[in-house]
Order: sequence, then structure tokens, then C-alpha cells
Amino acid sequence: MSQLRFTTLVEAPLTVAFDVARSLGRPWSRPLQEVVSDRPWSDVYAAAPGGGLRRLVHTRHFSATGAGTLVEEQVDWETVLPGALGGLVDQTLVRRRLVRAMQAHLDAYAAAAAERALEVTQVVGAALVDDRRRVLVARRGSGPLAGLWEFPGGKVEPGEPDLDALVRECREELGVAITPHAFLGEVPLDGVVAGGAPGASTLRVWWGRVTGGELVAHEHTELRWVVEDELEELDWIPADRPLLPAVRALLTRL
Ligand SMILES: Nc1nc2c([nH]c(=O)n2[C@H]2C[C@H](O)[C@@H](COP(=O)(O)OP(=O)(O)OP(=O)(O)O)O2)c(=O)[nH]1
Repeated sequence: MSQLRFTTLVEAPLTVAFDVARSLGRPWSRPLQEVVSDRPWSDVYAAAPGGGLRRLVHTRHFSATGAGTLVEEQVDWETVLPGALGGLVDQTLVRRRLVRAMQAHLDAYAAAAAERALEVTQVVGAALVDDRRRVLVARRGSGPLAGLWEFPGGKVEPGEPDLDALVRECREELGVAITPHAFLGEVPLDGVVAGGAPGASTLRVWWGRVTGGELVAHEHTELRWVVEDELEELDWIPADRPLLPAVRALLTRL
């Protein structure tokens, strides 16, 4: 079995990176069939035997980073030719063709995903931590999610860098200056956040600290500093829950 690996950083949220990858298909001339798919985290496709190949499996993993989505791909294949001759064909002809096809495909893919990302409204959130290992949570005051707890933050404006949006939202909602420290995680949001396709927007959360001003709930009904053990008990917006393990891990290691 021979193997190739590719890593691409796509300037797009997880959902967009995943959806665009799937709409572009694979760069192989032979049709592949889906083996398994877990939107927006991973998918695996395989080619039916034939055409000189015994097996071809293409696996993709999508993970969130502060700079975009990291797409890690692996192609495993085996030719029908036996022994040393098969090995030679794998290592030269087939490998070369696969690399060439993948490189052209990945360039086009990264550009298409970055372009599509411009059409999707993103949400940023801040997990603000104090020096007593507590995180600030906010209770939503209006709309369909009123009464539920969330991370302070909001929609990124067109062309606005994520961290600028985070700082702006915290100033508007809480009346404080913040310093973002590191990216914590990303989750898909249900429904339509503001235009775009349903389920395309994500919430991207950074942890940080309050560096100036006095906390005031300008838009929320309540603000609360909570310790690690209190986090899970809150009535969170459901989409936020998958981020809680990362917040807990942060609070224990600080
Ligand atoms: N701020 C924030 N929004 C969240 C979280 N989880 C979650 O699903 N959302 C959703 C709720 C909203 O549909 C969307 C954020 O919109 P928003 O109304 O807070 O945005 P905004 O402050 O820019 O307000 P506006 O321009 O719509 O008035 O993201 C979260 O933890 N924090």
C-alpha cells in the first residue's frame, strides 16, 4: 500500500471548507464512492477496483485554527501489479500523477473556499478569563435564544478581521477593552445567522483577558464569572456546548 499526505490551510470557516471541498469533488478521473462523512469534520471516499488500481482511498480531516481551516488529506492506493514491478509503478507513475492532480486541485479548492467564505456571516466569541480561573458568561436578552447563556461576541462585519470584531463586540456589549490570547475552538451554528445557506455560519472562540474598563451588561440581561465546575450546569445555547471541554481545560491549566 502506498500513501501520500497533503496539508492545506484554507481561509474559510470549517463548514465552508467542508462544503466547498465536497462540491468540488475529487481530482481523480475515476468515480469515488462515499464511505463515511461527518460534516464538517471528516469524510472518506474510495474507488471501486479496476483500471489498474486494486484500491484507492481518499481521507480528509478538517480542523479549526485561528487562521482558518486546516485540511489534512491522505491518499492510500495499491496497484494490481505484483511485487517489485508494482512497487516501482506505485512510486513513480502513479505517485507522480496523484501529486500533480492533487496540487492543481488544492490550489483551486483553497481559492474557491476563501471566496465562498466572504459570503458567509461569521460569529466570534470571547472566553474572557480572570486571575481567579473564572470565565465570563453572558445571558442573552432578546431574540429566539433569549435567556440562554453564551460567550460575549457577535457577527463579524464584511471585510473585518475576526480579532477586530471580537474587540469591538466586547467594547459594545460589555464596555471593556480586551486582549485576545489564543484560539480556543469553532462550532457550526444552526439555522441562518444572517443570509447565506442554513448551517454555513460558525462561532469561533478565542480566550482572552479584560484589560481596561468596568464590566457593564449593555446588551445582556446578566453577566456572571463562573468556575470550571459551574460551566456545564448553565443553560447554554446548544451550539456552544461542544466548546465547553476546551474552556474547562483552559481554566485548569491557567
Ligand atoms: N455572541 C454569541 N452569539 C452566539 C453564540 N452562540 C450562538 O449560537 N450565537 C449566535 C446567536 C446569533 O444568531 C449570532 C450572533 O448574533 P448577535 O445578534 O449576537 O450579533 P451582533 O452582536 O453582531 O448583533 P446584531 O448586529 O445582529 O444586532 O450567533 C455565542 O456564544 N455568542
